[in-house]
Amino acid sequence: MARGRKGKEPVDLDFTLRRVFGKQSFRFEAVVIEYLEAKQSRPVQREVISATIEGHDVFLQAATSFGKSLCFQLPAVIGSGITVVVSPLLALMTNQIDAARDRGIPTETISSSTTYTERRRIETDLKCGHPYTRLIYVTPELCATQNFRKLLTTIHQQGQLTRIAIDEAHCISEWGHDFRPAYKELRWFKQTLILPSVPVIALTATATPRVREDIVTSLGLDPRPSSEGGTTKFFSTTTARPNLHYEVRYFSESSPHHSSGDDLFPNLLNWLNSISSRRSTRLGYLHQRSPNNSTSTDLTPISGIIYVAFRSTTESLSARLTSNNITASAYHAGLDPTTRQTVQETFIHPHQPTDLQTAQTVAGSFNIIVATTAFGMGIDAPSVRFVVHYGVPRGFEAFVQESGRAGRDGKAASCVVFYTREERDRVLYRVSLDVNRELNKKGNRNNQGGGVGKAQAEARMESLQKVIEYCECTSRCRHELISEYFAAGATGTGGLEGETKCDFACDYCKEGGQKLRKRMERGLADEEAAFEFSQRERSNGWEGYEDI
Ligand SMILES: Nc1ncnc2c1ncn2[C@@H]1O[C@H](COP(=O)(O)OP(=O)(O)OP(=O)(O)O)[C@@H](O)[C@H]1O
Repeated sequence: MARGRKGKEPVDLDFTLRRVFGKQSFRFEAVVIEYLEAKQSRPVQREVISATIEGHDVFLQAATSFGKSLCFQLPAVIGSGITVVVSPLLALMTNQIDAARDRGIPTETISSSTTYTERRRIETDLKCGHPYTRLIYVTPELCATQNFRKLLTTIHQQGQLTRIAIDEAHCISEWGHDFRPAYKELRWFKQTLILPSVPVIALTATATPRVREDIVTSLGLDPRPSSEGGTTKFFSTTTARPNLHYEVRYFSESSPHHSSGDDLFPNLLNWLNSISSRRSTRLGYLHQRSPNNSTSTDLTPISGIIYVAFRSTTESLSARLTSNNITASAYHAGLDPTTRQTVQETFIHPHQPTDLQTAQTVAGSFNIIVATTAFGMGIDAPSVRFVVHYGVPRGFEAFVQESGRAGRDGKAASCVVFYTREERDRVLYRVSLDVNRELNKKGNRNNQGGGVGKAQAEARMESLQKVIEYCECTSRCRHELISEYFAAGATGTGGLEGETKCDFACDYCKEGGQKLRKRMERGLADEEAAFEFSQRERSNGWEGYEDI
């Protein structure tokens, strides 16, 4: 039993978990390291929730789909008062708000699309002294406005501001330095909402040691571990997802032995067809064995996300898939909000055949979204069976976040990168353009102005280099490479550690290093051919990244 913030009342967390959230037990993490403390094995979700309810500042780093939202949503329904959730994207908020409301938790949001009347209604409730609202979702930009700060100060003075949750906290470091400076102002909470201090919980799946330090500093949290008298409770679990199968497929756009030339589409189509026929065979077998019985997932189309670099590619690739009888929709930030919402909804809740025979007729059918990086973070679609990066991801954190959309139901799912050295060179070029632009900004030249932009730009390039290393590595388990990235080089605020369990769940562990290396050598262009190809292509002009 956890004790409530003000006191004494023990709280039955299991009861609330079952009654409000319909879950049987808390997620157990076998290997947990609290910053700079001993390795332990324990139900980390419950511990985070207890620490939160007790009023500690908390930093939680846990794998994608671990169940981090529960760590502030469950405390929000226990006791009284308001939890402010700072979230980076409207799509992500909508998803969580719908889920919370479905569970009967009074949840609101104030955003650019909130009408004046609606906003008045919400604000009146928030500052009434005994608010009905338990969760309010907002962007960092709203938190930086005088009006909202004034509102929070009033709620705080009334003793009703229970905690602040910073979801996807890595965005503080990723975006706060350049195009979303409001992220850097979140320190206001710890500086201003004092006596008593309002507890903050920061949550992320993907933070390197540098990013962790950045988050802690930016939010004004105590960086010291509890063993040194620190007041922040740090929890980190392994970032590994054992049910995800990681694989890299190698192709060449310049070598003559590839009949498809620079068009990877036939390879993608072959790969999708092979998944589809495996599913059909399995459904046929199930139907033979027991005609009236099958699990619901067997009956749904195969859901997958294909990530591409450009908005135009989302349109062209989804059109090509559709013309090959594969259901696919494009998603990017340039679509109007209603279309984006419809595409997202249809993807998360696809049409589901009700019996096995109908399912067999659509057996192996697909429910695919072809998206830029605008789609993904926080999307909780349970049965995504694959995530394909159709081209080189532009950063390692993005790769892990995006791959993390797969297999959220805990069942096996594939995360595949379609990799060519020619595309590697294009991505390197685009990111270097961004980096140079950053370096040439006033204040960043000669490392003046603190050099924050410079450090960020360099971190972006390092992150891309890590993606390339990951893709071209034929001698290490891919789960291990991912875990290592987020654990590497632990510094001041501590590190992350976790045993990576890969049960043949990556191409290296499944095929063995020798076979994988041969496959890579057969597939990729050699460096010389790739270089010449890139030179030729570049002379025709390469485009930089457009907005996501
Ligand atoms: N104790 C639990 N038992 C069963 N399911 C759970 C439990 N906790 C959370 N879940 C479910 O796990 C899924 C993922 O949770 P959530 O969206 O909070 O993940 P997350 O850690 O925020 O992931 P990401 O960083 O990828 O957004 C949700 O469908 C949620 O309902």
